[in-house]
Amino acid sequence: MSFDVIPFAGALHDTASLRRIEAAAARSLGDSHELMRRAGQSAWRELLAVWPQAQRVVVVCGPGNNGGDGYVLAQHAQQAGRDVQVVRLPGDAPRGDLARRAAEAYTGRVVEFAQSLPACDVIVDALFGIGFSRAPDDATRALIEAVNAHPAPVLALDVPSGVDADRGSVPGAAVDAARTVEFIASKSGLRTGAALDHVGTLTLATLQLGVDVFDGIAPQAERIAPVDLPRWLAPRRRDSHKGSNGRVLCIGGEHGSGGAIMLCAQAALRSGAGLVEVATRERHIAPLLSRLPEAMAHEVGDARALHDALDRADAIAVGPGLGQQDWGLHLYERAVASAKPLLLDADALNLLAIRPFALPADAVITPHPGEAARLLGITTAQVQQDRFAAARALSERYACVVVLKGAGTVVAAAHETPRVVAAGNPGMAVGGMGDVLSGVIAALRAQGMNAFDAASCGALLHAAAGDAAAHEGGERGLLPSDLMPWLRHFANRDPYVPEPMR
Ligand SMILES: NC(=O)C1=CN([C@@H]2O[C@H](COP(=O)(O)OP(=O)(O)OC[C@H]3O[C@@H](n4cnc5c(N)ncnc54)[C@H](O)[C@@H]3O)[C@@H](O)[C@H]2O)[C@@H](O)CC1
Ligand SMILES: Nc1ncnc2c1ncn2[C@@H]1O[C@H](COP(=O)(O)OP(=O)(O)O)[C@@H](O)[C@H]1O
Ligand SMILES: [K+]
Repeated sequence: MSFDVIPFAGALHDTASLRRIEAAAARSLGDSHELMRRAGQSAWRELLAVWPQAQRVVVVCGPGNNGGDGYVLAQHAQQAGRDVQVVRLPGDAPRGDLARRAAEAYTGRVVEFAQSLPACDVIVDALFGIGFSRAPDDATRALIEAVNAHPAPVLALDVPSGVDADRGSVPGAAVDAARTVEFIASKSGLRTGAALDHVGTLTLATLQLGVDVFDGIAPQAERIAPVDLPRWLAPRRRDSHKGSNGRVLCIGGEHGSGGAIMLCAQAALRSGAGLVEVATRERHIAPLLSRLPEAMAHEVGDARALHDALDRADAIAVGPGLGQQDWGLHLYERAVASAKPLLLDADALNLLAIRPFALPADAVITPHPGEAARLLGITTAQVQQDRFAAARALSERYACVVVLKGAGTVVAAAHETPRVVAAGNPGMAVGGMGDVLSGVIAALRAQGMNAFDAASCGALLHAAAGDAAAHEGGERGLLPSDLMPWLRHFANRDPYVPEPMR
């Protein structure tokens, strides 16, 4: 690996910030072309390190500066004796001075795209970077589809073309990269949502810039990964007792959904809660206790028992399997009125959408994109078009901490830099997985973590456990119960495991 290509570190930026960083970098170097030269050279080094045998290289160049980086790379490949072809759309000759200069320095073949791409060993995607806007037209779409249909692996420069680097969405077609080498700084949109199916392995080329180019520019988001877990999960105090490790009350499990609240309770215990109580339907108590004798279960019809359980709780998780009938509504209202550290999920969120209640300021909500859409009165597709914006809007509308679930879970709260979880896998897309997350976050709240940290650490712990369980037996057929031993593992041990970089 070249010396200036380093694994990604936590700060994530949007394109507006990146433009400011680039301008500062160009000022400090005294020349914008030097940045492009470094970008193209770094990408070439990355290509050489990953595919040293590649002899035939096709570089797909767009009209902007991303294309300019491609021409610089093509020039390096040519100088290194590779068989290089630049492919571009008719009319996509470089438009700006920088890219034109790079294109003029490259003296190899340039061909116009017509239906298919030449045979090659690697394709370099230099069509669009952070300047991508609007859905690609038909000709551009055909080129992107030809790149994706080609058997050669793709190295994307800065951004896989067609991915919105701020929002993580793909408004039309986008390149499927095997690797993406980002320039200067990491982009928030490449860590969540649809982007995750296009970026491949991400690396960062810092272009040997000093940290001063970031002066006064705060990151838009923070990437958190399993290596960050020790930030929140210090070893327990030797003289701790079950009371000091927190008492969680899990509320839910309407007829037909008893498993949901059982998974929530089990996850809370496996994440270190000192005591876990469950308020549920009477008929679920015996099966729950036979599976989880450590829990204390209450029949909710007993008003005194519910009152006392609410009173004793250090944190409450309400919603898994709750239903939206009178039984669920009554429990939802009791939980919200308790003013205890609160986590709302599943049907509690559906009830919140139709019967908005002022939530305690430090409440956590854990919507999946469908629930987020109902809470915001928009479509699921609109949520997914900009997951950061949707999470922020929820945190503002409901004045609480938001965990927007799904690929690249986003955790947002007022006055906090949002966090995005770089772990988790599609094996987790199975019923009951969210119930486990509710138990994890409630357990961390009960152990004394503030709402934003409990939400972040909980989402990370859950995703890390999901990855470990998937690693063991594969993604398809993964069950929420499979996470339980791994929750315990990651809640305690040095969590570093080699992980794919995202
Ligand atoms: N500005 C700088 O100082 C540097 C920029 N660099 C590169 O430059 C890139 C940004 O360059 P630009 O701002 O020129 O933008 P891009 O090259 O990413 O794309 C902009 C060009 O693509 C066209 N375009 C955008 N969306 C389109 C669509 N959907 N269909 C058809 N055409 C579309 C625009 O009209 C414009 O001509 C970065 O991602 C990075 O790769 C690097 O060379 C490092 C230095
Ligand atoms: N493709 C994916 N990548 C990463 N995590 C995922 C993916 N799909 C689902 N998950 C995670 O699995 C959990 C699913 O929760 P949810 O949809 O509420 O399930 P349920 O309501 O059935 O319990 C969430 O934590 C979510 O982030
Ligand atoms: K690109």
